[in-house]
Order: sequence, then structure tokens, then C-alpha cells
Amino acid sequence: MEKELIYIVDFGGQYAQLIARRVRENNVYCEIIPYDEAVDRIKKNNPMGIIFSGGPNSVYEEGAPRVDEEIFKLNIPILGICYGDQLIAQSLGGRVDRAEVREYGNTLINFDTASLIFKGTKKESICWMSHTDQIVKLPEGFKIIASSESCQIAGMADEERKIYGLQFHPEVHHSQYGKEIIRNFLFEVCKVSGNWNMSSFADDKINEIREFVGDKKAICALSGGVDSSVAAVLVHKAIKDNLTCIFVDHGLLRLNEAEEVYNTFREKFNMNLIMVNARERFLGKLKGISDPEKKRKIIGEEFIRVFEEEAKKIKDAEFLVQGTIYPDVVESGTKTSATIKSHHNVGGLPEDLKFKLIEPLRELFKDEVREVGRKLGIPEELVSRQPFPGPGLAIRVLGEITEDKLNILRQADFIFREEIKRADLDKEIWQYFAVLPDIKSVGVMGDERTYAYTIALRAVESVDGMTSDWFRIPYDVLAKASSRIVNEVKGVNRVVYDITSKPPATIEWE
Ligand SMILES: Nc1ncnc2c1ncn2[C@@H]1O[C@H](COP(=O)(O)OP(=O)(O)OP(=O)(O)O)[C@@H](O)[C@H]1O
Ligand SMILES: O=c1[nH]c(=O)c2[nH+]cn([C@@H]3O[C@H](COP(=O)(O)O)[C@@H](O)[C@H]3O)c2[nH]1
Ligand SMILES: NC(=O)CC[C@H](N)C(=O)O
Ligand SMILES: [Mg+2]
Repeated sequence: MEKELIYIVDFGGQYAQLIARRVRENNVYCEIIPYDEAVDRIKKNNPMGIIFSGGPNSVYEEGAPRVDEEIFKLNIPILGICYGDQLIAQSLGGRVDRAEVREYGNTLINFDTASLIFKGTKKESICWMSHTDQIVKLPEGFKIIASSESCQIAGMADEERKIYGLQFHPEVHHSQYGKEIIRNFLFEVCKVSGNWNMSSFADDKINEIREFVGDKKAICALSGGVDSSVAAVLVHKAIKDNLTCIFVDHGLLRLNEAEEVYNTFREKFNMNLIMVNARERFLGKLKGISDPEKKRKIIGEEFIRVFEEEAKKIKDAEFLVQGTIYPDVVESGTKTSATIKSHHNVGGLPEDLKFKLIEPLRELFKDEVREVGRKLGIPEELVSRQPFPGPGLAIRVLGEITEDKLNILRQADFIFREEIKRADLDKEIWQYFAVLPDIKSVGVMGDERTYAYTIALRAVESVDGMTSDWFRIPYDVLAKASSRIVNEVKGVNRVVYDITSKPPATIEWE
């Protein structure tokens, strides 16, 4: 069966990944590509449709991102959203200007329901807008298909050439017929059949990897977490015993984690597995370092050095498999998106990396990775495991890392996790852990003054880790955890609960 591909050209829009979601939800495979590689990749891979994302720039500014106009001559349907819409207009001879009335949020829009892209919608619909510019002159061959009170050209189309532009955002949850519009573009305009799903994703990747690796060998950075386990099983299906998994104990794991991961993998999977004790070298390199980004980069590099040493012991091990997923990539910063934090496996990689990387999950979100894992038959307890960041406790001990602080955090974290489990909340909460902020405060214990550490507890609900809210843990569970931590962990005299969503915070503290 021919693979149906949709490309999303990213102009730095906040919602580029949401567009990808919406497409995949329709059983259509898609990838997000940077605008300056768009034409080359489109010509090479011949997608059935192209979606231009929104973006923060104004198309008429100097240096604003654009695509080679050849893209409009390739005879592939295009849907432009917001910035993408404006770019189509400007590139094809229309005009874009600053709008007199800017529109943000809920806006009532009139659709021309005769247009293919609005099939099955109603004439009046609430859509989500977020723009300061607007199209003031249509390009030749286009007609208006949507208008709002202050934006006459809220939608335009050249139905013959199958080029559509929308000023509003159909990809966001709040746009009333958003899903229908995306579906119409895919099925009515691009004529996809929707034959893709997570099983075909896995099959495709397995074939691709088998071809890519040939009879060489690969090592897999295995953490025991969801992403690397799914990646390992996928690659193992492709190259069997030519894969060796390497689990690094960097001294930043949780209480008993190293043994648990090692034993689970030995028991459940029939794969080559090596555990490396690299505690001293990681902690040595991190000594005296308190800047979060520096810590992340040191860890990223040290991981690779360990993998290099291990790879030397295996003949022809040229490939490195990592369980990188899309949020790791965006948050590490791309050409168009800001660096929020350098995930060790992306932004923390050293420049002189010699391995050829295999990252089969790089385009997916966490919940999609879990779905792939289930399709591959990975046990549910592993697939639904809560995420644990590769840099481990290094980014939960704020400031300088010491053995002493790590031990305090390990014990507190263990108690918190135990109490969550006892309260039967472990399946409900997306991620939960303890943090050791670098602060001491005064307390009184047994009539004596104490001056000791504070532990912060964090628990969040999320779908994909991109946004999250703090979990409303019942007070009695918090009370129990707090009292146990202060009583059982020496060096702690205060416990606080983090009640911030993401954004504006992030899930981890560093
Ligand atoms: N201790 C480790 N040993 C070897 N590789 C690791 C280790 N920790 C992380 N990695 C590598 O870095 C990648 C990113 O780590 P990350 O924690 O995001 O993913 P994960 O552990 O696979 O899944 P999860 O997000 O569920 O914890 C992993 O997929 C894995 O390839
Ligand atoms: O592989 C990883 N390497 C990292 O460097 C890293 N930093 C954060 N995380 C995990 O990613 C999700 C989002 O985290 P943040 O809101 O803290 O950015 C959360 O689930 C975090 O635990 C990491 N995973
Ligand atoms: N959300 C967007 O794509 C915005 C596009 C453009 N920067 C505008 O303000 O109109
Ligand atoms: Mg992990």
C-alpha cells in the first residue's frame, strides 16, 4: 500500500504540533518540516498535501520566513493557516497589511459552505483567531470563502489549484468546526484514504531501520522508560541480535531503580543488555556545577562518551538508538522555536557525535508512543510508566549536586511515590515526584531548633507533556506524605506542594 504523507511546514507557529496531532487522529501520517527545507523534502518525498503553519512574523517584514515559490507549481494541495495563509496571499500576488482591528480568541465567522473545505459545517461558526495582520487583496484566481466582521478575507481558496488559506486556526480545540475542516482538507481535497495507524507506523519504521542498518550493529540507550523501551523493541524487531541495549546507571536514578530496570528487562525481553556503572564519572563531572543548562549539557555529553566506550567493544556498532520524542525536540529549540531546556538527548548532544542516530519516535507525542508500545505488545505496566527525565535527579536537586542531597531526595521521592500508590492515585496522575530546592529553613523538632532542607512535591496531569496542570491530590494524602518525609528523612524539616501549571512553569524544576 502506498504511504500517504502530509507535510506540515513550520513557520514557528505555537500550534504546529497540534496540526500534526489533528492529522494523525484522522489516520493519516504526517511530519513537521522546517520552512527552509520544505521544497527539497516535498520534491523528494511527494506528499499528498501540505499545510503551512502559523507563525510570529509578518510576511511583509524583511527576513520573514518564506518558501520557494516553486512549491505552488508542484500540483500538491496546500492549506495555509494564519501566517501560512498570509504567505500564500503575498507569494501569489495578493497583499497583506497590518489589520485595523486585531482579533484574538473567539470570533464569529461566516463560511461559504459550498466550498469543499467547509463541507458539513454551518454558515456561522465560532473560530479561534490570533492575528495582527490580514490579507487586504486576494491573489489572482482566489475567491473569499470565509469572513468575519472585521476581517473580510478570513478564508480564501483557489479550488481549481486546490490551494486554501484560513486566517483562523482550525487546529485548536476551540474552533467549532476545526476537526471537520482538517478532515475535509485531508479527505476531500488531498483525497487521502486514511490507511495509517500506529501499527503501520511501527511496520514502516521496522522496515526503514532494517534497511538503514543493514548488517551493521546498533546500540540502544535504554533507560527503562517508555520511550526508549518502545524504541528498543521496535529496533530489535528490525535487526534482532545486532542490537545491544545499554543502560547507564549515572548515579542520578531513583531509589532501587537500577536493579529494578535491569531485572525487568532481563525477565521480560530477550535482548542483549548491558548495565554500565558510571556513577563516579557523572558525579565527578557535575561537581561544583549549579547552572541547569550546564548540567544538562554535561550529562548529554557524558552519556555519549559512555556509549562510545561501550560501542568500541562491539564490532561494527555504528548506530545509536535513542527514545527521543517530539517534545524533547521542540523544547530543546529548533530553528523556529525557542530553547526552553536542552533535553540531554537532543540539545545536550556533543558536537562531535560520531554515531548515526536512529530515533524512530522523534515525531510522536508521549501518548502516541504509548499506543505504539501497546501495538508492539509491550506489557501495560511498562507502557503506562510515568516519565522520568534522562538527566534524572540531577535536574531535581536544584543547584549543585552532592551525594548527600541525592540521598535526601531519593528517600523523600520514594515516600511520596509510596503514598501516591497507597492512595491508588498512581494510575491517575501523569507524573509525580519530589524536588530538592536548594533552600534551608528554620524548624523546631523535639523542642530543638533545626535548620534543614525543604522538599517540594510535584504531581501533574497531562496528555503529552507539552502542557499540564497540577494534580488536585486530596489533602490527607499530602498530609501523610509530608509528615512521613519530615519524620523519616534526616535533613528535611519542611514540605511544600507545587501548584503551578505548564505554562507558565515546566513540569521539572530545571
Ligand atoms: N539511564 C539511561 N541509560 C541509557 N540511556 C538513557 C538513560 N536515560 C535516558 N536515556 C536515553 O535518553 C532518552 C531520553 O530520555 P527520556 O527520559 O526522555 O525517555 P525515556 O526514559 O525513554 O522515557 P520516559 O520519558 O518515559 O522516561 C531515552 O529514550 C534513552 O534513549
Ligand atoms: O528525556 C528527557 N530528557 C530531558 O532532559 C528531560 N527534561 C524533562 N523531561 C521530561 O519531559 C517532560 C516535560 O518536561 P518539562 O515540562 O520539565 O520540560 C516531563 O515528563 C519531564 O520529566 C526530559 N526528558
Ligand atoms: N498566528 C499567526 O500565525 C500570526 C500571523 C501573523 N504574525 C499575524 O499576526 O497576523
Ligand atoms: Mg526517562
